[in-house]
Amino acid sequence: MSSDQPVLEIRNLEKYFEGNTDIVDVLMRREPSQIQAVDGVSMTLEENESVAVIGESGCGKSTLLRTLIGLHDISAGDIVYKGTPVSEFDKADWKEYRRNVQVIFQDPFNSLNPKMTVRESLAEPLNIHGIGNKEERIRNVLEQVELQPAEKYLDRKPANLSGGEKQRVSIGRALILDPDVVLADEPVSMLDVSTQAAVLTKMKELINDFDVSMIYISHDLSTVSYIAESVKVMYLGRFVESAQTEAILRDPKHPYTEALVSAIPVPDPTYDRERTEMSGAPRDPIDIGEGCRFRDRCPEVIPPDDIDIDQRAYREIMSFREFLEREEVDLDRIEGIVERNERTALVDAIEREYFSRELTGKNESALRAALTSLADGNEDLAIDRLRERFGSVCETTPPAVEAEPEWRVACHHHTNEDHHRANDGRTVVTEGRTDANENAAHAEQP
Ligand SMILES: Nc1ncnc2c1ncn2[C@@H]1O[C@H](COP(=O)(O)OP(=O)(O)OP(=O)(O)O)[C@@H](O)[C@H]1O
Repeated sequence: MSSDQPVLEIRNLEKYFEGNTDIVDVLMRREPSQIQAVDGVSMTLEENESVAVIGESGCGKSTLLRTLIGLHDISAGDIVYKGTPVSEFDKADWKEYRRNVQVIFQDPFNSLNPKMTVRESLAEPLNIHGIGNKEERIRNVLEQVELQPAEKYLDRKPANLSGGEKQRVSIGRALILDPDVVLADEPVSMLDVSTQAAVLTKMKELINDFDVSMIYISHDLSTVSYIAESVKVMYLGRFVESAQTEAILRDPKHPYTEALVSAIPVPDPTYDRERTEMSGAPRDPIDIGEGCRFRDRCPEVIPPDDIDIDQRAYREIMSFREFLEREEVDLDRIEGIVERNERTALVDAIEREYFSRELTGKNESALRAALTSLADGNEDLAIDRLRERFGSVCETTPPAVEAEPEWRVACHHHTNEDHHRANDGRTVVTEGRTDANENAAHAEQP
């Protein structure tokens, strides 16, 4: 391996699962839906670098990790270890890779075999890889994870260790083979808060001492400053922002990152921080289509330039159109509750059912025209009418967050300039289409 080569490179990685197929799908010969768990993720991990991947439950973090260690087949893209793509690995390469890429799992209560003593747990990876000098290595690693004196712990089983001690044994187990890379999957989320900081600080110290690179996976942005120099924020299978840790915590750019940062508890109860609210929960990563993944929860979704509309009202319209596109508007039920059997009453009922914000002028008449088409049974025309007036640039694919270590934001709010200065003078790179109107026009194309 040449010294300028990253230890690990993830290139446009995709991991899709096949969704459930029901009998109707089979009869209609519909293709099974695809769960886009990881959808075009790229990053590089340099020697001795620590990168955090942060996101809510379901964003694809564990799938990314499981794909990295070969537990899932790759759907597309590749993982390159010290210059060799894993797609070209033979059996011996996999064994070598598994020795050098170690995982620390979330749950120290389950990741250690309850029947094995600490000595046996630490000896197991050495046995698998035929490495000698076991007792000395085991004692050294116990000292390094601060389980001292070693005699006190060597013959204990997990039941006789605290949560923090168990996780220290798991960390020791990962490090005892002198790996190049450690993948840490929520390593402290099951420990009590008082133990978390100590374990993370120790982990950081160890990865420096052992010259290890690390991908630290967590839902908790508040823990990353202990451990990672840079952060990638993941949402529905994609990275949406990527930057240095202290920069992203101080001045997040993507509305999703802003919401995560504003949710970090502040120790001072008198400090009233402005909160960025996200609505709802992430959707399932199925048939997501083009466009920003966060658009249905984003508090800053971008309306066309020429319309004046309240943000919440605008989002209701976007969501309604997406319901229509996914055939999730139950018109039969609404027809059932309409008292008078006439079109205007049905349009009123749909509006009452799906819209809480009042519209005025052309916005109101465009919505009513679309709902009238829907009441007439012409769903496609309703969708077209909504799209024509209310189509958003956020429905086109935002710029990709790529592998390079600069500050990158996948958001159309950051596409107006190719490069601009962050508050601290760093360069923020926001590549992609640069003209919001051009994007809006593009959004309206069939
Ligand atoms: N084996 C599988 N088969 C089908 N779908 C899956 C499978 N594994 C994960 N998924 C789906 O892929 C998406 C990403 O899941 P994943 O577990 O990777 O997210 P996560 O961010 O790690 O969440 P958590 O922190 O809750 O584990 C989810 O929608 C999940 O339901």
